Amino acid sequence: MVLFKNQLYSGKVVLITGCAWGSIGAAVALQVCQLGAAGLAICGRREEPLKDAALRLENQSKTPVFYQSCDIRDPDAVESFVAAVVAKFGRIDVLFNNAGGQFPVMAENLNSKGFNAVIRNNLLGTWNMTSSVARLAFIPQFEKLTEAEKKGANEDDPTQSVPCCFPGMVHTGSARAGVDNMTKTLAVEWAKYQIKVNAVAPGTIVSTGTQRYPKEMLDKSRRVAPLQRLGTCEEVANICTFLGSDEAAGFITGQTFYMEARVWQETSLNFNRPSYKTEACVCVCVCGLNGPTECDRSDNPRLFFRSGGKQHHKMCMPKLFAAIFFALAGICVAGAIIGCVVLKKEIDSISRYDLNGTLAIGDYILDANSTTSNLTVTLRNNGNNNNIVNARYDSPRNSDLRKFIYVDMCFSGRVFDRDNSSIKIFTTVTKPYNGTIIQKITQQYVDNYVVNTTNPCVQIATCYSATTYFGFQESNTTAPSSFTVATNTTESTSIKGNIKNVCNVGILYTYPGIAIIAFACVAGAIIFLSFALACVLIGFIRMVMLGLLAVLLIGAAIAFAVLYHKI
Ligand SMILES: CCCCC/C=C/C(=O)SCCNC(=O)CCNC(=O)[C@H](O)C(C)(C)COP(=O)(O)OP(=O)(O)OC[C@H]1O[C@@H](n2cnc3c(N)ncnc32)[C@H](O)[C@@H]1OP(=O)(O)O
Ligand SMILES: NC(=O)C1=CN([C@@H]2O[C@H](COP(=O)(O)OP(=O)(O)OC[C@H]3O[C@@H](n4cnc5c(N)ncnc54)[C@H](OP(=O)(O)O)[C@@H]3O)[C@@H](O)[C@H]2O)C=CC1
Repeated sequence: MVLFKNQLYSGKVVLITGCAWGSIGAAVALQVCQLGAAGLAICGRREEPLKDAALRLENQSKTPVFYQSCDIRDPDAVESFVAAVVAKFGRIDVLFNNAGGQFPVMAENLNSKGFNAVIRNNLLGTWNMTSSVARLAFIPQFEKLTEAEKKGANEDDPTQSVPCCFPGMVHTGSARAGVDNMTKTLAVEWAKYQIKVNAVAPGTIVSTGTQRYPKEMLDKSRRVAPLQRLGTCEEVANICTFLGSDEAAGFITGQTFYMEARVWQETSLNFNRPSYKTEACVCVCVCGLNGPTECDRSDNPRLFFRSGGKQHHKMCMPKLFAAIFFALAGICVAGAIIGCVVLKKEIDSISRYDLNGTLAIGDYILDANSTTSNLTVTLRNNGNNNNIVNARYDSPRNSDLRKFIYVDMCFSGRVFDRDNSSIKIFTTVTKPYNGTIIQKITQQYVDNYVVNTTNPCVQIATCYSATTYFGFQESNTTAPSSFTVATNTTESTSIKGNIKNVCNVGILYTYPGIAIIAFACVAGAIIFLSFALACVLIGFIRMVMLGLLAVLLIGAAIAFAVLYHKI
């Protein structure tokens, strides 16, 4: 649709702030470029969207586009951007202060930093750009005009109120009221330089900006709009293009054009919806991790809507973390329950299997009357009146025992002097099977144990113990058999059965892996639950600080204890 005269912007250099594709700024840019602008300069905080917009604009028009990343809140950045534009195109004819934005927030939830941020963006940013462009381009260009070309100045100084309000966004309402007044004031002050200053106050416009607002807000905006619809970027661009043109709007200055006669009976924010804050939490925290810039790029309007503020983080991080900690605690509780159930099942099955349901500290594991165990003892004289004991124990029980029992298996040997019928030599030989799963134990040996007696009898016993080894129980050991060993020959004998219980069962930690996991889960549940409660009660940062303090104190206590112990 041709709305404006061809080449309306011919020869004009136009500067538009905020120009990501899909924004109002980009719509204005496209119009002025297609209307023959001699040059276009655009800026924004992020370079990528600018580059994209510049490419598209150059593809759709013949206007050269200059872009530079520049935050309008930073006066130095603005100054250097404007200087760069003047250096590039030699002049600036039209400035569209389009960059801006805010975040929806109820006044009572808005702190002064947030207010300030939006005022800086919309009011101060607008002033920074306006002032720089006026000083570096408009006024010097005016000064170069001939006297005939210069026309008189208007010294009037009208003060006006702002006829509209902005419920739910008091910061931006105030800023834009400031812009409104800035518009009028500068229109008057700078008329002497032939600078015309006008403002456009759009209603709710479908743009990249409002895409990030919650749908409910936009729906409400649509409902309260007299025309029952949202505006388009092109509609805003139309009035901007009109106002920016000397030819079309040469006699208009100091005006703010309201593009929607909104009546604020119902607002786009719902004042009775406290869940607003709660909803914010999940999203903001996600955004907060990547920072506002990431959120700007997000396709998720909610994500962006909630993005950007550290205040948000303060408000929401504890809740998010509390939720995470509660979830972790829940997982731990589930783990602990499963671990305990498995553990109990295993213990029960061991008890039943091995000890007819009774298993306690002090019980013995081996059957006293086993007739199937094989104990083979070989005594061999080494020719020096010393006997060498070789013993081998094969127990079918070994393979029967449940694999989750960690045991140390040991052999014990003691040698009696038969002549004296008293213990001449007493010794215990152990070959612990440390940490090995008993299922794999099928044999144990005592090899080449030198017995220093000429007429020995041998008592060999096996024992199992749980990981906690409670020692050899002499009193329960009965010599299964005794041998007389000829001094010069090698004898061997085999004893079946009659192996007495020789070893206490310690605390039978069956399946220690499960036990450890169950224990860790219980501990985790307690810790995470405490974290979650701490988050809710004292906030995340304070909780982390308290945690660090606790770690420091515990570390100091341990260090002190270690030092004290050493001294
Ligand atoms: C249907 C509704 C009709 C809507 C009509 C209007 C539509 C539009 O205007 S569309 C344009 C939309 N585009 C934007 O809004 C632009 C994007 N916004 C921003 O870039 C930022 O929000 C900002 C520039 C306005 C502020 O950013 P910045 O100065 O970087 O702010 P900080 O992150 O440093 O925060 C400073 C301070 O501000 C408070 N705050 C910031 N964001 C939020 C938030 N999302 N919620 C609550 N409070 C926020 C906060 O107090 C921050 O201080 P700290 O607490 O220390 O962080
Ligand atoms: N859409 C609507 O319904 C309405 C919009 N408006 C105003 O109209 C203008 C354009 O709106 P719209 O196109 O929807 O918004 P968008 O958010 O889509 O675009 C805003 C543009 O401004 C840039 N910008 C924002 N802050 C700064 C800054 N501090 N310095 C430099 N550039 C900045 C952004 O780029 P970057 O993020 O890369 O900096 C972006 O390109 C805004 O000022 C908006 O507040 C007013 C009323 C209604």
